[in-house]
Amino acid sequence: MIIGIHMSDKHKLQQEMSNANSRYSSLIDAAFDAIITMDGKQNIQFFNHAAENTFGYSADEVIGKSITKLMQKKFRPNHSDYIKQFTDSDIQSRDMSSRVMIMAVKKDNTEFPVEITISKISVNGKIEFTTIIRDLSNRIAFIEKLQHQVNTDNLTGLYNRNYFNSKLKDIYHQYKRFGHSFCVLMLDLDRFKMVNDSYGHLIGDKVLQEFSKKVQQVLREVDLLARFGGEEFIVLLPNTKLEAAKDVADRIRKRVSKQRVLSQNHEPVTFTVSIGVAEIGTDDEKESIIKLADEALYRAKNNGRNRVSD
Ligand SMILES: Nc1nc2c(ncn2[C@@H]2O[C@H](COP(=O)(O)OP(=O)(O)OP(=O)(O)O)[C@@H](O)[C@H]2O)c(=O)[nH]1
Repeated sequence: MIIGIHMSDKHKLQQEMSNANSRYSSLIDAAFDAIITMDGKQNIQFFNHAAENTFGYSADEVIGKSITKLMQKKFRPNHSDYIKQFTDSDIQSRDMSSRVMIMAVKKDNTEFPVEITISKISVNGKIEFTTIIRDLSNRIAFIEKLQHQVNTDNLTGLYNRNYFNSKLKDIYHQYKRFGHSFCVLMLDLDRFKMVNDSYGHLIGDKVLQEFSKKVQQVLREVDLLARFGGEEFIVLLPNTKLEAAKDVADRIRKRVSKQRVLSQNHEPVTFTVSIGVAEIGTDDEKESIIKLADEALYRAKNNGRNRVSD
């Protein structure tokens, strides 16, 4: 009778262990993240389905091989030291990607950003490690897409006012530190309302797009062209003095006046731009350069449009 109870308890225990194992296996198999276990020598012992999908290796190809196979080369030399330090510490688990962006390597050698958590356990007196590796490619691509949307204008593809202001802040900072002068051009298409009224909004949009391309062609790579709003644009010219900025503005003005866009009836639509130029002055706050360029633009408009004024 006593033996009977004992046997049924043992059976129950075995059943519970088997259930726990099944639950554990199904969790690991269904996990979205790569789960890899390693022995004390950093050789892979277990590689779940997500790890196979993420890295492109089958479990058979990597079991018994070093985990460093999955790392970008520059992380390999320090890996042993890192693991030793982690092994000796009191910490049970650690986020390895809290300070630097870690890049992992797939079987086909493509590199991708990951987030890694490592934890240690003692199995039969020996240390083992479990790492959970999350592929961040989609998340980073999504963030980049959002950043792009936040910083750019849909119609022209140019940077927007928001981005311009952040760059102005940077360049103003450099000016204060190193004294490198810079200029701002404020550009406004002339009588643009007439373009819209005569040819329609779509042709107006086409003019804004063509205009943006032509201005961009005149500028250097370091210059920044942004759509400030409506038919108003702004250019940041780093390391530039007033006279040089006026030359750039005049080249833009001439280039734009030669441009044609075809109307819906295939008539050539011409357009011109007025430009105000300002250079940062010793006592200026960063916002005042925009105000100065705006005042110069106002003079260019008042003097008859299609001209540059400082
Ligand atoms: N097609 C189109 N038109 C726009 C857009 N943004 C602003 N506009 C138009 O730009 C015109 C600007 O007109 P105004 O501010 O009166 O200036 P203007 O006719 O260019 O005259 P001046 O600046 O004095 O030379 C308005 O008709 C706006 O509707 C846009 O994204 N697309």
